[in-house]
Amino acid sequence: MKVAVGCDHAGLELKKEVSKLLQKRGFEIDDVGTFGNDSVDYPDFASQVSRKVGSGEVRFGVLVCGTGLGMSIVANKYRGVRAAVCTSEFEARATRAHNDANVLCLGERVVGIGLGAAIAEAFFDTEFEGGRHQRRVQKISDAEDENAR
Ligand SMILES: O=C(CO)[C@H](O)[C@H](O)[C@H](O)COP(=O)(O)O
Repeated sequence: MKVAVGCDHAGLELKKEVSKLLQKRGFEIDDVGTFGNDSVDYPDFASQVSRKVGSGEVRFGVLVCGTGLGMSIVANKYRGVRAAVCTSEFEARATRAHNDANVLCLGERVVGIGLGAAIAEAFFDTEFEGGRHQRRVQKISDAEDENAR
């Protein structure tokens, strides 16, 4: 299964750590950058990852910046993307189980490397529960359709 990952300069180290753990879990990583410490603009990377998730080219995305917030704002503009900023393992499990989130947004300046990696493990350990949550996720898709009109 393929996962697209992206970051800005503030999320580089955590993106590398998450990429390593995802590779260990057998995921194929499609890294859209950034690859260095020069200051860059997070929307450029959030857009690339979100297009891949929205089109079905990859199953999941991971976006890392200083807070995860700017990345999530951009990602949620894309059809089919359900991006969630997580600062705890509980949130990561909940957003997979209940929201069927397909893009994990992390803030390296908020959670650091150790907790950030643990949050990613929790996200990728958790399956969508379906049931009543399926109806609610469908309503998210309906809202996208309504806004496209
Ligand atoms: O987009 C963000 C906020 O939602 C990220 O935290 C960025 O990484 C941050 O804004 C970058 O800030 P910098 O002062 O340019 O390093």
